[in-house]
Amino acid sequence: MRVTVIGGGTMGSGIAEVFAQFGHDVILSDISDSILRKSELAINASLKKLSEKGIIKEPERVSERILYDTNFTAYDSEFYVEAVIEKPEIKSEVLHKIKNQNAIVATNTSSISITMLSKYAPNPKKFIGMHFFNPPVIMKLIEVVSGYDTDGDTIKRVMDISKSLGKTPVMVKDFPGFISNRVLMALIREAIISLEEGISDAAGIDTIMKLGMNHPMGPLELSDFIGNDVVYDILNVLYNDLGYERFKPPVTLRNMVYAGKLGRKTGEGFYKYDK
Ligand SMILES: C[C@H](O)CC(=O)SCCNC(=O)CCNC(=O)[C@H](O)C(C)(C)COP(=O)(O)OP(=O)(O)OC[C@H]1O[C@@H](n2cnc3c(N)ncnc32)[C@H](O)[C@@H]1OP(=O)(O)O
Ligand SMILES: NC(=O)c1ccc[n+]([C@@H]2O[C@H](COP(=O)([O-])OP(=O)(O)OC[C@H]3O[C@@H](n4cnc5c(N)ncnc54)[C@H](O)[C@@H]3O)[C@@H](O)[C@H]2O)c1
Repeated sequence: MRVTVIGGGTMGSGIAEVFAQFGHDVILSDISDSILRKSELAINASLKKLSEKGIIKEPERVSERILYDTNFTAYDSEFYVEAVIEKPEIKSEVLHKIKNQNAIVATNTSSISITMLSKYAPNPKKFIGMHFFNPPVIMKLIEVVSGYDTDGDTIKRVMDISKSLGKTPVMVKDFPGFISNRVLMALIREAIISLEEGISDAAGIDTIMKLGMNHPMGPLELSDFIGNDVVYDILNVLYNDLGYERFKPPVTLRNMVYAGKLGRKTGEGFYKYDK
Protein backbone atom coordinates (compact mmCIF):
# COMPACT_ATOMS: atom_id res chain seq x y z
CA MET A 1 0.00 0.00 0.00
CA ARG A 2 1.02 3.64 -0.24
CA VAL A 3 1.91 5.21 3.10
CA THR A 4 2.56 8.88 3.84
CA VAL A 5 4.72 9.63 6.89
CA ILE A 6 4.65 13.27 7.99
CA GLY A 7 7.67 14.39 10.03
CA GLY A 8 11.11 13.13 9.04
CA GLY A 9 12.88 13.38 12.41
CA THR A 10 14.08 10.61 14.73
CA MET A 11 10.80 8.69 14.56
CA GLY A 12 9.34 9.62 11.16
CA SER A 13 12.46 8.52 9.30
CA GLY A 14 12.56 5.21 11.24
CA ILE A 15 8.83 4.60 10.65
CA ALA A 16 9.22 5.31 6.90
CA GLU A 17 12.13 2.85 6.85
CA VAL A 18 10.05 0.11 8.54
CA PHE A 19 7.15 0.45 6.06
CA ALA A 20 9.58 0.42 3.08
CA GLN A 21 11.42 -2.58 4.57
CA PHE A 22 8.14 -4.51 4.47
CA GLY A 23 7.40 -3.65 0.83
CA HIS A 24 5.23 -0.52 1.09
CA ASP A 25 5.70 2.60 -1.04
CA VAL A 26 6.37 5.53 1.26
CA ILE A 27 6.20 9.30 0.94
CA LEU A 28 8.23 10.95 3.69
CA SER A 29 7.49 14.62 4.29
CA ASP A 30 8.91 17.41 6.46
CA ILE A 31 9.06 21.18 6.39
CA SER A 32 12.34 21.57 4.45
CA ASP A 33 14.44 19.78 1.87
CA SER A 34 17.51 20.04 4.11
CA ILE A 35 15.73 18.10 6.89
CA LEU A 36 14.62 15.49 4.35
CA ARG A 37 18.21 15.10 3.12
CA LYS A 38 19.23 14.30 6.72
CA SER A 39 16.34 11.81 6.98
CA GLU A 40 17.55 10.10 3.82
CA LEU A 41 21.11 9.86 5.15
CA ALA A 42 19.87 8.37 8.45
CA ILE A 43 17.64 5.85 6.66
CA ASN A 44 20.38 4.74 4.28
CA ALA A 45 22.88 4.35 7.14
CA SER A 46 20.37 2.24 9.06
CA LEU A 47 19.55 0.12 5.98
CA LYS A 48 23.28 -0.51 5.50
CA LYS A 49 23.48 -1.82 9.10
CA LEU A 50 20.44 -4.05 8.57
CA SER A 51 21.89 -5.49 5.36
CA GLU A 52 25.31 -6.11 6.96
CA LYS A 53 23.49 -8.19 9.57
CA GLY A 54 21.52 -10.06 6.89
CA ILE A 55 18.14 -8.70 8.11
CA ILE A 56 17.43 -7.23 4.67
CA LYS A 57 18.86 -8.41 1.37
CA GLU A 58 18.61 -5.45 -1.01
CA PRO A 59 18.98 -2.12 0.82
CA GLU A 60 18.87 -0.18 -2.48
CA ARG A 61 15.45 -1.66 -3.33
CA VAL A 62 14.12 -0.62 0.09
CA SER A 63 15.64 2.84 -0.28
CA GLU A 64 14.04 3.28 -3.72
CA ARG A 65 10.57 2.77 -2.23
CA ILE A 66 10.86 6.03 -0.26
CA LEU A 67 10.03 9.32 -1.94
CA TYR A 68 10.98 12.53 -0.12
CA ASP A 69 8.76 15.58 -0.60
CA THR A 70 7.97 18.65 1.50
CA ASN A 71 4.44 18.74 0.02
CA PHE A 72 2.60 15.62 1.16
CA THR A 73 -0.75 17.03 0.00
CA ALA A 74 0.33 16.35 -3.61
CA TYR A 75 -0.20 12.60 -3.00
CA ASP A 76 -3.12 10.48 -1.94
CA SER A 77 -2.34 7.53 0.34
CA GLU A 78 -4.28 4.69 1.95
CA PHE A 79 -2.42 5.09 5.22
CA TYR A 80 -0.92 8.12 6.96
CA VAL A 81 1.39 8.27 9.98
CA GLU A 82 1.79 11.67 11.63
CA ALA A 83 5.18 11.96 13.39
CA VAL A 84 5.79 15.70 13.80
CA ILE A 85 6.90 17.34 17.05
CA GLU A 86 4.95 16.65 20.26
CA LYS A 87 2.95 19.91 20.18
CA PRO A 88 -0.87 19.68 19.91
CA GLU A 89 -1.12 22.87 17.83
CA ILE A 90 1.40 21.63 15.21
CA LYS A 91 -0.12 18.13 15.07
CA SER A 92 -3.65 19.50 14.63
CA GLU A 93 -2.48 21.83 11.82
CA VAL A 94 -0.82 18.91 10.00
CA LEU A 95 -3.80 16.55 10.47
CA HIS A 96 -6.14 19.21 9.13
CA LYS A 97 -4.27 19.14 5.80
CA ILE A 98 -5.05 15.44 5.19
CA LYS A 99 -8.20 15.27 3.07
CA ASN A 100 -8.78 11.56 2.30
CA GLN A 101 -11.74 10.46 4.46
CA ASN A 102 -11.25 6.80 3.47
CA ALA A 103 -7.62 6.63 4.60
CA ILE A 104 -6.53 5.41 8.02
CA VAL A 105 -4.68 8.20 9.77
CA ALA A 106 -2.41 7.16 12.65
CA THR A 107 -0.53 9.44 15.02
CA ASN A 108 2.78 8.49 16.64
CA THR A 109 2.12 10.86 19.56
CA SER A 110 3.79 9.86 22.84
CA SER A 111 1.20 11.37 25.14
CA ILE A 112 -1.41 13.64 23.53
CA SER A 113 -5.10 12.66 23.56
CA ILE A 114 -6.05 10.64 20.48
CA THR A 115 -9.68 11.76 20.84
CA MET A 116 -8.67 15.44 20.91
CA LEU A 117 -6.43 15.03 17.83
CA SER A 118 -9.13 13.01 16.00
CA LYS A 119 -11.24 16.18 15.72
CA TYR A 120 -8.65 17.56 13.27
CA ALA A 121 -8.34 14.34 11.23
CA PRO A 122 -10.40 13.83 8.04
CA ASN A 123 -12.42 11.00 9.62
CA PRO A 124 -12.34 10.42 13.43
CA LYS A 125 -13.59 6.83 12.90
CA LYS A 126 -10.41 6.08 10.97
CA PHE A 127 -8.06 7.92 13.33
CA ILE A 128 -5.89 5.99 15.80
CA GLY A 129 -2.70 6.09 17.89
CA MET A 130 0.12 3.92 16.53
CA HIS A 131 2.97 4.48 18.96
CA PHE A 132 6.28 3.16 17.63
CA PHE A 133 9.40 3.02 19.81
CA ASN A 134 12.86 4.38 19.18
CA PRO A 135 14.61 3.06 17.10
CA PRO A 136 11.55 1.86 15.10
CA VAL A 137 13.49 -0.69 13.02
CA ILE A 138 14.76 -2.45 16.16
CA MET A 139 12.02 -2.07 18.80
CA LYS A 140 9.31 -4.71 18.67
CA LEU A 141 6.42 -2.90 20.39
CA ILE A 142 3.64 -0.81 18.91
CA GLU A 143 1.23 0.68 21.46
CA VAL A 144 -2.13 0.94 19.68
CA VAL A 145 -4.44 3.59 21.13
CA SER A 146 -8.08 3.90 20.11
CA GLY A 147 -9.84 7.23 20.43
CA TYR A 148 -13.49 7.71 21.43
CA ASP A 149 -14.69 7.43 17.80
CA THR A 150 -12.14 4.96 16.36
CA ASP A 151 -14.08 2.12 14.72
CA GLY A 152 -13.45 -1.62 15.13
CA ASP A 153 -12.33 -2.08 11.53
CA THR A 154 -9.59 0.56 11.94
CA ILE A 155 -8.36 -1.04 15.17
CA LYS A 156 -8.23 -4.48 13.52
CA ARG A 157 -6.41 -3.17 10.43
CA VAL A 158 -3.81 -1.36 12.52
CA MET A 159 -3.26 -4.43 14.73
CA ASP A 160 -2.82 -6.55 11.55
CA ILE A 161 -0.54 -4.03 9.84
CA SER A 162 1.59 -3.80 13.01
CA LYS A 163 2.02 -7.59 13.03
CA SER A 164 2.84 -7.58 9.30
CA LEU A 165 5.69 -5.15 10.12
CA GLY A 166 7.14 -7.75 12.51
CA LYS A 167 5.92 -5.89 15.61
CA THR A 168 3.90 -6.86 18.66
CA PRO A 169 0.93 -4.49 19.02
CA VAL A 170 -0.63 -3.91 22.45
CA MET A 171 -3.96 -2.07 22.77
CA VAL A 172 -4.38 0.57 25.47
CA LYS A 173 -6.97 3.22 26.33
CA ASP A 174 -6.66 6.90 25.46
CA PHE A 175 -5.02 8.21 28.63
CA PRO A 176 -2.18 10.80 28.87
CA GLY A 177 1.12 9.03 28.09
CA PHE A 178 -0.77 5.73 27.63
CA ILE A 179 1.12 3.01 29.56
CA SER A 180 4.62 3.37 28.14
CA ASN A 181 5.25 7.03 28.87
CA ARG A 182 3.19 7.13 32.06
CA VAL A 183 5.72 4.69 33.51
CA LEU A 184 8.88 5.68 31.62
CA MET A 185 8.57 9.45 32.21
CA ALA A 186 8.20 8.91 35.96
CA LEU A 187 11.52 7.03 35.85
CA ILE A 188 13.35 9.59 33.71
CA ARG A 189 12.00 12.50 35.77
CA GLU A 190 13.10 10.87 39.03
CA ALA A 191 16.58 10.35 37.58
CA ILE A 192 16.81 14.06 36.65
CA ILE A 193 15.61 15.10 40.14
CA SER A 194 18.22 12.76 41.68
CA LEU A 195 20.85 14.52 39.56
CA GLU A 196 19.56 17.94 40.68
CA GLU A 197 19.75 16.78 44.32
CA GLY A 198 23.37 15.71 43.77
CA ILE A 199 22.86 12.13 44.93
CA SER A 200 25.15 10.98 42.11
CA ASP A 201 26.41 12.26 38.78
CA ALA A 202 24.85 11.32 35.40
CA ALA A 203 27.21 8.41 34.79
CA GLY A 204 26.62 7.09 38.33
CA ILE A 205 22.82 7.22 37.99
CA ASP A 206 22.90 5.51 34.58
CA THR A 207 25.38 2.83 35.65
CA ILE A 208 23.21 1.98 38.66
CA MET A 209 20.12 1.56 36.48
CA LYS A 210 21.98 -0.36 33.75
CA LEU A 211 23.87 -2.81 35.95
CA GLY A 212 21.37 -2.91 38.81
CA MET A 213 18.18 -3.28 36.78
CA ASN A 214 19.58 -4.64 33.50
CA HIS A 215 18.20 -1.72 31.48
CA PRO A 216 19.97 -1.39 28.10
CA MET A 217 20.39 2.36 28.69
CA GLY A 218 20.33 4.41 31.88
CA PRO A 219 17.44 6.92 32.18
CA LEU A 220 19.57 10.01 31.43
CA GLU A 221 21.24 8.35 28.46
CA LEU A 222 17.75 7.33 27.32
CA SER A 223 16.47 10.90 27.68
CA ASP A 224 19.33 12.05 25.41
CA PHE A 225 18.43 9.23 22.99
CA ILE A 226 14.71 10.10 22.88
CA GLY A 227 15.47 13.84 22.70
CA ASN A 228 15.32 16.03 25.81
CA ASP A 229 12.85 18.33 24.02
CA VAL A 230 10.55 15.35 23.40
CA VAL A 231 10.83 14.27 27.06
CA TYR A 232 10.09 17.86 28.19
CA ASP A 233 7.02 18.08 25.90
CA ILE A 234 5.70 14.70 27.10
CA LEU A 235 6.17 15.67 30.78
CA ASN A 236 4.27 18.90 30.11
CA VAL A 237 1.35 16.95 28.62
CA LEU A 238 1.35 14.49 31.56
CA TYR A 239 1.57 17.29 34.15
CA ASN A 240 -1.15 19.42 32.52
CA ASP A 241 -3.55 16.58 31.70
CA LEU A 242 -3.15 14.47 34.86
CA GLY A 243 -2.18 17.22 37.30
CA TYR A 244 0.15 14.96 39.30
CA GLU A 245 3.15 16.70 40.86
CA ARG A 246 5.23 13.64 40.00
CA PHE A 247 5.20 14.67 36.32
CA LYS A 248 6.21 18.34 36.83
CA PRO A 249 9.02 18.98 34.30
CA PRO A 250 12.33 19.53 36.18
CA VAL A 251 13.89 23.00 35.79
CA THR A 252 17.22 21.41 34.76
CA LEU A 253 15.47 19.75 31.83
CA ARG A 254 13.68 22.95 30.84
CA ASN A 255 16.95 24.90 30.84
CA MET A 256 18.69 22.22 28.79
CA VAL A 257 15.91 22.44 26.19
CA TYR A 258 16.13 26.25 26.09
CA ALA A 259 19.92 25.92 25.65
CA GLY A 260 19.49 23.50 22.73
CA LYS A 261 21.07 20.59 24.64
CA LEU A 262 18.58 18.14 23.17
CA GLY A 263 20.76 15.03 23.42
CA ARG A 264 22.15 12.89 20.61
CA LYS A 265 20.45 14.83 17.84
CA THR A 266 22.25 18.10 18.73
CA GLY A 267 25.49 16.48 19.96
CA GLU A 268 24.98 17.37 23.65
CA GLY A 269 22.54 16.66 26.45
CA PHE A 270 23.36 14.96 29.72
CA TYR A 271 26.42 13.69 27.76
CA LYS A 272 28.43 14.85 24.75
CA TYR A 273 28.29 12.97 21.42
CA ASP A 274 30.17 13.04 18.11
CA LYS A 275 27.73 14.56 15.63
C1 LIG B 1 9.39 8.47 24.17
C2 LIG B 1 8.61 7.62 23.22
O1 LIG B 1 7.27 8.00 23.15
C3 LIG B 1 8.68 6.12 23.44
C4 LIG B 1 10.07 5.57 23.25
O2 LIG B 1 10.49 5.30 22.14
S1 LIG B 1 10.98 5.35 24.66
C5 LIG B 1 12.52 4.71 24.07
C6 LIG B 1 12.45 3.24 23.75
N1 LIG B 1 13.74 2.76 23.37
C7 LIG B 1 14.61 2.24 24.28
O3 LIG B 1 14.29 2.12 25.45
C8 LIG B 1 15.93 1.87 23.72
C9 LIG B 1 16.89 1.45 24.79
N2 LIG B 1 18.15 1.11 24.19
C10 LIG B 1 18.36 -0.06 23.52
O4 LIG B 1 17.51 -0.94 23.45
C11 LIG B 1 19.70 -0.24 22.88
O5 LIG B 1 20.61 0.60 23.52
C12 LIG B 1 19.70 0.05 21.35
C13 LIG B 1 18.92 -1.05 20.62
C14 LIG B 1 19.10 1.40 20.98
C15 LIG B 1 21.12 0.08 20.86
O6 LIG B 1 21.74 -1.08 21.28
P1 LIG B 1 23.22 -1.09 21.85
O7 LIG B 1 23.59 -2.49 22.10
O8 LIG B 1 23.29 -0.10 22.95
O9 LIG B 1 24.07 -0.46 20.73
P2 LIG B 1 24.43 -1.03 19.34
O10 LIG B 1 25.43 -2.13 19.50
O11 LIG B 1 24.82 0.19 18.57
O12 LIG B 1 23.07 -1.58 18.75
C16 LIG B 1 22.54 -2.89 18.96
C17 LIG B 1 22.15 -3.44 17.66
O13 LIG B 1 21.08 -2.68 17.06
C18 LIG B 1 21.50 -2.18 15.80
N3 LIG B 1 20.92 -0.87 15.63
C19 LIG B 1 20.76 0.09 16.57
N4 LIG B 1 20.12 1.15 16.04
C20 LIG B 1 19.87 0.84 14.75
C21 LIG B 1 19.23 1.52 13.69
N5 LIG B 1 18.68 2.75 13.84
N6 LIG B 1 19.15 0.91 12.49
C22 LIG B 1 19.66 -0.32 12.30
N7 LIG B 1 20.28 -1.02 13.27
C23 LIG B 1 20.38 -0.44 14.47
C24 LIG B 1 23.00 -2.17 15.86
O14 LIG B 1 23.57 -2.31 14.58
C25 LIG B 1 23.32 -3.39 16.72
O15 LIG B 1 23.28 -4.59 16.03
P3 LIG B 1 24.17 -5.86 16.51
O16 LIG B 1 23.88 -6.08 17.96
O17 LIG B 1 23.71 -6.97 15.64
O18 LIG B 1 25.56 -5.41 16.25
N1 LIG C 1 12.00 10.38 20.04
C1 LIG C 1 11.40 9.30 20.50
O1 LIG C 1 12.05 8.47 21.14
C2 LIG C 1 9.95 9.08 20.25
C3 LIG C 1 9.44 7.77 20.39
C4 LIG C 1 8.08 7.52 20.13
C5 LIG C 1 7.26 8.57 19.74
N2 LIG C 1 7.78 9.82 19.61
C6 LIG C 1 6.88 10.87 19.11
O2 LIG C 1 7.08 10.97 17.71
C7 LIG C 1 6.85 12.33 17.28
C8 LIG C 1 8.10 12.84 16.60
O3 LIG C 1 9.18 12.81 17.53
P1 LIG C 1 10.70 12.82 17.04
O4 LIG C 1 11.51 12.34 18.17
O5 LIG C 1 10.81 12.19 15.71
O6 LIG C 1 10.94 14.38 16.90
P2 LIG C 1 12.01 15.14 16.02
O7 LIG C 1 12.16 16.48 16.61
O8 LIG C 1 13.21 14.30 15.79
O9 LIG C 1 11.27 15.25 14.59
C9 LIG C 1 10.09 15.99 14.43
C10 LIG C 1 10.04 16.45 12.99
O10 LIG C 1 8.78 17.10 12.75
C11 LIG C 1 9.04 18.10 11.79
N3 LIG C 1 7.94 19.04 11.72
C12 LIG C 1 7.63 20.05 12.57
N4 LIG C 1 6.54 20.72 12.12
C13 LIG C 1 6.16 20.12 10.97
C14 LIG C 1 5.13 20.35 10.03
N5 LIG C 1 4.25 21.35 10.20
N6 LIG C 1 5.04 19.54 8.95
C15 LIG C 1 5.90 18.52 8.75
N7 LIG C 1 6.92 18.24 9.62
C16 LIG C 1 7.05 19.04 10.70
C17 LIG C 1 10.34 18.73 12.26
O11 LIG C 1 10.94 19.47 11.22
C18 LIG C 1 11.14 17.49 12.67
O12 LIG C 1 11.95 17.01 11.62
C19 LIG C 1 6.44 13.09 18.54
O13 LIG C 1 5.06 13.07 18.65
C20 LIG C 1 7.10 12.26 19.66
O14 LIG C 1 6.46 12.44 20.89
C21 LIG C 1 9.09 10.10 19.84
